This record gives sequence, structure tokens and C-alpha cells, in this order.
Amino acid sequence: MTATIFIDGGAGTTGLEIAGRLEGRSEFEIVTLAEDRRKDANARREALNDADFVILCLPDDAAREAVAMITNPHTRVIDASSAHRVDEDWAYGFAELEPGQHDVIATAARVSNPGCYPTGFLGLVRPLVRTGLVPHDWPVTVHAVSGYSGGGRAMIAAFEQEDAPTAHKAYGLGLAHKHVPEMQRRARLARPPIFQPAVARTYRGMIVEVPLPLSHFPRRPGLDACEAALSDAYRDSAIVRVATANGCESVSIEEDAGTDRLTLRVCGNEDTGQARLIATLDNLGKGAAGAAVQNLNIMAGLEETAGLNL
Ligand SMILES: NC(=O)C1=CN([C@@H]2O[C@H](COP(=O)(O)OP(=O)(O)OC[C@H]3O[C@@H](n4cnc5c(N)ncnc54)[C@H](OP(=O)(O)O)[C@@H]3O)[C@@H](O)[C@H]2O)C=CC1
Ligand SMILES: CC(=O)N[C@@H](CCC(=O)OP(=O)(O)O)C(=O)O
Repeated sequence: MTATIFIDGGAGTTGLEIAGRLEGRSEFEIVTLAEDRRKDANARREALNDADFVILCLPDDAAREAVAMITNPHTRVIDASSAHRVDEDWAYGFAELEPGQHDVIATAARVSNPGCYPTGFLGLVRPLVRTGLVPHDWPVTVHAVSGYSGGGRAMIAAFEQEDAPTAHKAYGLGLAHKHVPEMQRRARLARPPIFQPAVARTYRGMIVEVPLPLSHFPRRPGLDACEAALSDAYRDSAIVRVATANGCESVSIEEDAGTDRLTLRVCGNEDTGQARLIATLDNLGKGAAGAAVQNLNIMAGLEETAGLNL
């Protein structure tokens, strides 16, 4: 049977990426609103309640508004925005993050996609906190650089104008980025991480880095122990990969651009006991549209990686 999908915000950056991944999939039929009706509340309400699956690719407020419009108990929702990422009534849509999370997503009516930065951060940190290699009350820091498509249509337009504003810009300087609560809660850390985001003049891709002074931790884990914990956590995943130490020469922001993968590296200096954990992903891939399609596959009982570019 064909399931109907309504992508609210389907004309935006993430919505178009999702539609591209669903093209040619006979299991799904995408419902689209004409350009002059795509922001019409009545048209949206009807589409939201008629669809088997709704994927929200909207700003946070519009995503909350869309959810409030849904009265059909059979409509299942995937929200790509940050509106519901720490809401306990929503399943967290990062299937590889915790044992059993795949099954939670499979039966959920409401699934919140993780943020792009938290995907890299949590992929690196959560297994190390879970296994006790990193103390849960450690004051973790995270530095990350994103391609400019991470800021949606407005940022794309700004970076693509003739006098593009900059090549590399640090932002979130007030340390109150909206991803911080998600990072803290989903990593199960006692303190909010210090998050230092930046955006670069490349369209897509990102690097997320977490430096760790391993020799200061009670268990003094080596780089090998950290890498082994990550390899073990993702041993069954075709999407999350752990690169071996020979991938520690250098890493580019484009490493996983154009794919739906998440690649993790444990680099650093064994002698000083300092680690540099590095995640690469596409902000529009595993950071948004790839994750949404993965969650849709899981919810629909289909092959998890169908339609993904690995
Ligand atoms: N870009 C990325 O890398 C990532 C994005 N996300 C999240 O996904 C969501 C979408 O982001 P993105 O695709 O980048 O943003 P865009 O700005 O590219 O797209 C948003 C779309 O939503 C439409 N829209 C806005 N308000 C309404 C409304 N009330 N009713 C119907 N449509 C509306 C916009 O139309 P118009 O342009 O005409 O206003 C636009 O087409 C955001 O919550 C974002 O945080 C998550 C992870 C990564
Ligand atoms: C470069 C850039 O501006 N990136 C966005 C995050 C993009 C993203 O992950 O969207 P969500 O917030 O829905 O997760 C930002 O920092 O707000």
C-alpha cells in the first residue's frame, strides 16, 4: 500500500532535499500544495490531516502551529525543526544513539529529528558518557563549522550575493544557541556544553569537534579505548562510521557533504592524553533530510537506509 506524505515547508531547503530522496520511491506518494496555497492555513490543515506521514520543514513557531492543527489520530509526524527535541512526548529521532531507540521510533506517532550540530556532538559523546569513559559532569566544549545551507534560504541568499559577507564567521557568541539544551539532555550531561558554532562559505557539510583531556578523567582512557567504545556503539550501523586512526592526518568540511553518513574520528596525542574527537556530516544529510528519510523508513517498517546516499 502507498503511504501519503505531506512535507509542510516543502519549498524550503530541507523540504526539497527530502523530496529528492523520496523521488521514485513507489511506497510513498508526496502531496504538494500549489505555490499560492503553501502558506494557506486551511490548505495546510487539510493536507496535515489527510496524510499518513507529515514531515515538518518549518521554522519552530510554524512547526508548533502545524502540530496544533493535526486532529487525525492516524497522522504520524516527523519534525525537522528544533521545536520538540527536548519534549519527552516526542521520540528522539536518532536511531543509533541509544540501544532500543530504533524500536521507539518505529512505533512513535511523533518523532523529532535531531539538530545538525547535535547529531555530530551526540554521535561522538553519548557512547563515551554511557560507558563512563567521560564523566557525566565534565564541562564539555564543542566547536563546529557548518556549511551556509544550515541557515536555510535566507542565509543561502546572503552567502550567494555578489558581495558575500564573509568566508568564515563565528556566531552564537552569547553561549545560548538553541541546540545547547538538546546536546546536554540527549548526551545526559550534568552541565550545558560550551558550544562554539561557526559558518563557512561552502554550501553543505560540517565538522563538529570535541576536545577532551583524557588524562584528567578518573579512568584515564586512551584514544584506543574511546575509539573502541564508538566502534562498539555503532557496530551494526551502515550510516554511522568510525574512521580508524589513519584518518587523523586532516579532515575537510566536505568529507561527508552530499551523503547521509556520519563519520566519527578519535584523533589526538596519546603521550599527552589529549583527544580531539571529530564528526563530519552533511547538515542537510544526516543533519536533516537524511535523518528524516531514515526515520520515515523506520516508522513505515521499511529498510532503514532506503533512498539514502551512503
Ligand atoms: N538547513 C539545515 O541544514 C537544517 C535545517 N533544519 C531545520 O529545518 C527547518 C527548515 O529549515 P530550512 O529548510 O533550512 O529553512 P528554509 O528557510 O530554507 O525553508 C523553510 C520553509 O518553510 C516555509 N514556511 C515558513 N513559514 C511557513 C508557514 N507558516 N507555513 C508554511 N510554510 C512556511 C518557508 O517559506 P518562505 O521561504 O516563503 O517563507 C520555506 O519554504 C528549520 O526548523 C530548521 O531549523 C534542521 C537541520 C538542518
Ligand atoms: C549555519 C546555521 O545557521 N545553522 C543553524 C542550525 C541549522 C540546524 O541544525 O537547524 P536546526 O536548528 O533545526 O537544527 C543555526 O545555527 O541556527
